[in-house]
Amino acid sequence: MTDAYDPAKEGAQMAFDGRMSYTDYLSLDAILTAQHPRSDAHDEMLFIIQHQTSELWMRLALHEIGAARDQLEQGAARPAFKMLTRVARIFEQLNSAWDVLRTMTPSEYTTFRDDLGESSGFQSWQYRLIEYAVGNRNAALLKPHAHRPDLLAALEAELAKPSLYDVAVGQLAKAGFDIPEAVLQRDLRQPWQASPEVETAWRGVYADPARHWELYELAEKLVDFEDYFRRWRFNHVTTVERVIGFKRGTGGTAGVSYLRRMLEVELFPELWALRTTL
Ligand code: HEM
Ligand SMILES: N[C@@H](CC(=O)c1ccccc1NC=O)C(=O)O
Repeated sequence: MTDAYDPAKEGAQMAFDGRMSYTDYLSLDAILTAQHPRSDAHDEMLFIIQHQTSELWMRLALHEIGAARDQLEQGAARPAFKMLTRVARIFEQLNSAWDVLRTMTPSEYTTFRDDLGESSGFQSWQYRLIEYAVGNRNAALLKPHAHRPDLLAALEAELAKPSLYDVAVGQLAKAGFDIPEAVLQRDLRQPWQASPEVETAWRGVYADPARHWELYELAEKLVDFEDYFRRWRFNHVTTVERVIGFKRGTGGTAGVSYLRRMLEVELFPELWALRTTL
């Protein structure tokens, strides 16, 4: 019989008195003691961890989207592209995560749904920040955060900044495409209004990719991101229908029908529209 392998013999650190350990560096004491089920239902742990991990990935997505926007604004397109690729991969990860939640049946969810009270993903401020940061702006959706002035301030601050799409369209203008002042000086709190001139400009990019390679790549990064984001919305609404049918949501919306309306949102409408006319 061979002896059990001892990594200490290869120099693996085994004593952590006073030194930073894995648990310290990752603040695991905070993260792994933050699951507080309100019921005895077995599946509530799945529900909590599914949401907490989603929020962690959203935290990273916000970090990347914010940095990508800054880089793009400064003309550093390549670093921005790398970050946007990562954001799309994060959404791919979030899309796969639905497979875990889908193992929960309606019978299992009803054992603890009442314990959720009026809490709902509708109140996810990070989700709303992502929507606002990329360009889906609707100030009415600030309301569920009115009870948390700190979060409301973060969301208001985001609405005051140009969105990722505003910055992208700004790049079109910088490259010499004719973008109306009304678009460049728009009220940033308002939803984006599809503009024929912006569509014409993007069409110009797609008509001659070699000449406008960076803008062409930017456009495809944005479309790629929206593609994954749409899949997230679709996975969500399908999971919701599978688990609660057409019941009203705990957040007070009609539920599936509200989420279906959200499937119609287009983040970058001109980029989709040009495909028909190219
Ligand atoms: C069984 C699982 C789930 C059910 C039954 C469910 C149900 C719902 C419903 C009915 C809504 C509409 C708002 C309301 O009235 O409550 C909603 C919104 C939302 N949910 Fe979920 N959800 C589930 C899982 C998740 C997960 C895993 C996430 C990930 C964080 C999530 C994030 C959101 C977000 C961000 C919204 C707001 C969407 C928007 O305003 O466009 N949900 N959910
Ligand atoms: N809106 C859901 C509840 C819900 O899904 C939820 C509740 C608390 C924390 C996160 C949630 N997830 C997504 O909306 C429902 O109506 O059953």
